[in-house]
Amino acid sequence: MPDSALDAQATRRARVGVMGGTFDPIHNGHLVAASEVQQKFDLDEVIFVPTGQPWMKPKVTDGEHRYLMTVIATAANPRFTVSRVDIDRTGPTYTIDTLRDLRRQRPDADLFFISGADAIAQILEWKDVAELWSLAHFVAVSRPGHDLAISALPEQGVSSLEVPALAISSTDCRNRVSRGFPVWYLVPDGVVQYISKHHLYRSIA
Ligand SMILES: Nc1ncnc2c1ncn2[C@@H]1O[C@H](COP(=O)(O)OP(=O)(O)OP(=O)(O)O)[C@@H](O)[C@H]1O
Ligand SMILES: O=C(O)c1ccc[n+]([C@@H]2O[C@H](COP(=O)([O-])O)[C@@H](O)[C@H]2O)c1
Repeated sequence: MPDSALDAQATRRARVGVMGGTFDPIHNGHLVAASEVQQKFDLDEVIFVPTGQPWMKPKVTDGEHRYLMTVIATAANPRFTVSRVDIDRTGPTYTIDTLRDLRRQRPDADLFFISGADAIAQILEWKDVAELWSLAHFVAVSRPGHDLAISALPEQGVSSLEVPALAISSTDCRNRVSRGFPVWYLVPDGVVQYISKHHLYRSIA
């Protein structure tokens, strides 16, 4: 390799994706979205960050279960990792805190926060939204049933990306389990087995 190419490699800042979610449970829609953004934005790593207490969702499964399902689902991909920053912080989970914590841990990285069309539509209601744009670049991915509208958001701070359409939601997965329907191929195999082993979602609607 020529010296100039080696220099460029040495000075390139790490590019790190952040995929925040409740992951109750993690499903293949999350994984495909993260994989597409990783490839299109040339990310070195995508950190999955299960929420602690998501303030916009009334009742969620214990964080340790959601964390472990996320670890199982991402284990095979060498570029995917999982962070406990939100699970371990007390109080409601805000992305401003997630990004501040990750910035402290990765001061030399550029962060790309990955968000589905439904989540990005609500972003103006998020805590300290004005400061969010300075901590990460936001990537809004398409999601069946949701308009990917980013026109009201700062042009520099947000990109949009069409990803293969997977009409899967965690709500639908939970409902299927509670009614005795399979979730094979909607979630990774290990997550199907984890749900069964720990009797998750048996009685919730
Ligand atoms: N099928 C999908 N395609 C693209 N993005 C998705 C998909 N499902 C979820 N996302 C995005 O992944 C992130 C985390 O989603 P979350 O964990 O809330 O899953 P969910 O399926 O929306 O859950 P629930 O049905 O419980 O609301 C959000 O930004 C969401 O928009
Ligand atoms: O910061 C906020 O106020 C805020 C409000 C709602 C959602 N979020 C984040 O958006 C991501 C997706 O959230 P959810 O609830 O759709 O799983 C997750 O990382 C949340 O912490 C963040």
